[in-house]
Amino acid sequence: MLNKSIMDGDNPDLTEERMKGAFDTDKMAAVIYGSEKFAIRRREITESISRIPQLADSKPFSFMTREEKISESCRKLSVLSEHWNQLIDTNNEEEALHLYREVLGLEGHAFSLHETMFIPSLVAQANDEQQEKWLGRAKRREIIGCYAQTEMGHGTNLRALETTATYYPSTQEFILHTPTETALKWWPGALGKSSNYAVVVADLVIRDTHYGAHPFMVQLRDEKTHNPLPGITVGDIGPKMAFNGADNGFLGFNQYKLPRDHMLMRHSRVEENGTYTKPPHAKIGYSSMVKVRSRMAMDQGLFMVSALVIAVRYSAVRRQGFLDDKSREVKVLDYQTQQHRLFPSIARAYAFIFCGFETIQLYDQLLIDVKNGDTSGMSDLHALTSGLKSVVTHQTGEGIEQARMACGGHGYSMASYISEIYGVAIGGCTYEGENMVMLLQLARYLVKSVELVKTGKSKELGPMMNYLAEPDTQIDLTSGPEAYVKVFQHAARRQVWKATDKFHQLMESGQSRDIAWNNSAVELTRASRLHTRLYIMETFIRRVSSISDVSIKKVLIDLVNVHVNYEVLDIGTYALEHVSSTQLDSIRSQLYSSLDTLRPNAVSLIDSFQISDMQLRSVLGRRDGHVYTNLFEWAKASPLNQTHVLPSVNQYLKPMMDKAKL
Ligand SMILES: CC/C=C\C/C=C\C/C=C\C/C=C\C/C=C\C/C=C/C(=O)SCCNC(=O)CCNC(=O)[C@H](O)C(C)(C)COP(=O)(O)OP(=O)(O)OC[C@H]1O[C@@H](n2cnc3c(N)ncnc32)[C@H](O)[C@@H]1OP(=O)(O)O
Ligand SMILES: Cc1cc2nc3c(=O)[nH]c(=O)nc-3n(C[C@H](O)[C@H](O)[C@H](O)COP(=O)(O)OP(=O)(O)OC[C@H]3O[C@@H](n4cnc5c(N)ncnc54)[C@H](O)[C@@H]3O)c2cc1C
Repeated sequence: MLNKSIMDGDNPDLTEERMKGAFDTDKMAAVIYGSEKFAIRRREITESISRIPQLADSKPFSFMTREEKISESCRKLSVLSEHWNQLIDTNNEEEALHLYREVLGLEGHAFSLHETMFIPSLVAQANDEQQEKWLGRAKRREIIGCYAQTEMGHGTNLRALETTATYYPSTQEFILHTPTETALKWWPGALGKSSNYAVVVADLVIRDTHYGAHPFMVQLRDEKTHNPLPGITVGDIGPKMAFNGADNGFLGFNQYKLPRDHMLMRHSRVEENGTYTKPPHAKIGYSSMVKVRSRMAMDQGLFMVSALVIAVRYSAVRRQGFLDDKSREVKVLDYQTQQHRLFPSIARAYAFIFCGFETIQLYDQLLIDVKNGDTSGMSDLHALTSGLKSVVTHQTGEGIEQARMACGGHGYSMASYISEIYGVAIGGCTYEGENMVMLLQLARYLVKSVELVKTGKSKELGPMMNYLAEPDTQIDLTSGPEAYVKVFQHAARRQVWKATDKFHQLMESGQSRDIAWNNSAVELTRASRLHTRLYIMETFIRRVSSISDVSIKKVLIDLVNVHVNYEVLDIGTYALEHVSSTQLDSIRSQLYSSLDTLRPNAVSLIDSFQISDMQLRSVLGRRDGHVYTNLFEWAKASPLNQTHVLPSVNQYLKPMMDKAKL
């Protein structure tokens, strides 16, 4: 069987799609998840979870209040704690994240930040002694931690953080203090009610000198009672657009004493007498953010996939209107508009995940290099992940919203669950650095690169930057995907140079550096986007070229064709400098024919992600495809339907109608 999702009793329309798939979905899963070994482990973990009934949702998640969601995820975490070692290799981060996604979904939970930022901060920022003291405890989940950096008044501009950590040599203690309301930590996930420890980022002050943001390990709550410790004000910031299973929190310090060895001292140090040793790279303390940004292409790709699994499966069973055959309505997936709405996003999701694997590996390598004293790769990875997180989160938001609309009215119902996926994913445009701000970080690197070329130092260009020094050449669009890469290179190069020239000219006209930068900022962010989209395209093509299995490679080449045609058309206004409008028309025709080619494999392409019904939490997108029966059952379970007459009817509507009758 090529598509491993085929099951007796499934909706025949979906079974028909699965039979049409021209490749083995297990083999595709191995490509998506980086290795056959991990793809198998994912399935084994999912299977083991399904054998533990206490890990199932106790009722549909969409009908739960926020308090119920938080309580439900804590209940499941306590069940999980009995099974960790038998379910996963606890040292394997990807296995742990898969387990969390399966059991707890995406709405957040008490450990949301523990695995993703708290432990990584200890790994990257704590010295060996400190790791000895805390890392084991954190990994065994004896303590729950979060990452408390953002303040009510400042998130982006870390140099303006107001929370102070003042060192006193006489007591060998830091005093943590929140001097104003705006200095309250605000937003950290799992801070409000769950965590009893936090990595707190505060401005280090020694003898009136401010050394800027540094990380500190801080106990927030009593380990026995879980009550906040004296000097600590902590709580939940209230409901959010989504991600409401998480208790994002606030935190204030009132002259809170912290022993000297609680500053994380792998890279910078404060000696007993107050002597400060600066880190080998000024931004080394920002590593936890780079870590998460390096994961975001993968995680956002998976958010988009979840929405696409729902929309593509639904589109294969939803019949509406007629094409040639007037005896039976067609599957809406057969409409070109539906394919145009969904297939480019499938291509992007694959591309994001392939990029994600690269950046996760780059971060792991950087961690090793930095431990060995080599910080030279930090700027490159910071620039790459800044651009990537911005483009990927934005396009994921677009893709999920298109998936919702592709499901018509039912997409708007919580039964589809797409609005929740959207709400969680779109948070990524803001967290880990607001997108515009991060595009501007990449732009700094791009401008510097152009300056290297201009001053004859092209040899010093970082990875991925050589194209900035190359001359424009004639493009032969019939020469395959590489020709589209050339179009992107031309467009990105032109925009990067144009934005840099504007910036330079404004400075030459007398504007200060900061004002000139601000007056070039829109052009600079455009340059960053084009550069990043070029990287995504190149990575996608490179990954697909490396595949040896013929049937897998064939369908992924079809997907690459959808991608390159769609992307070039999407940047049409930039591409027009290098591609004629006649050529754009021909790219359009190729896009339509590539959508048609991909059509038979659409369901298998999204089934290959092997996202379980439990994780998907969508009534509309379930693997069995029995959409209408499932939808009706779900609606009947609504709390509003547990009684025929609501108390509010007896209390308000009925007396009102009775009165009107008099
Ligand atoms: C998490 C997902 C993983 C798996 C989970 C699975 C499912 C997911 C389900 C749900 C998600 C669950 C949980 C996660 C949810 C949310 C977590 C969110 C956490 C947070 O948001 S933490 C807070 C994040 N905050 C930020 O990102 C703040 C952004 N601001 C900054 O980073 C800095 O202030 C900024 C903008 C970089 C500026 O810094 P600064 O003012 O100090 O520098 P300059 O601009 O002057 O630049 C100077 C120089 O330094 C270079 N540089 C800056 N940063 C770095 C760096 N990190 N590395 C290397 N170099 C850096 C910069 O380029 C300049 O260089 P130049 O002078 O140009 O050479
Ligand atoms: C779901 C979620 C989870 C989060 N989790 C955590 C967490 O666990 N820990 C934590 O510490 N924080 C967390 N945060 C906070 C998050 O990191 C910040 O909100 C984020 O970094 C953006 O900062 P800000 O809110 O200060 O936005 P602002 O910087 O105030 O952004 C407002 C606007 O100003 C613009 N702007 C700001 N500066 C510039 C500039 N220099 N140039 C041009 N435009 C600019 C932005 O582009 C944006 O349009 C979380 C946030 C969310 C939404």
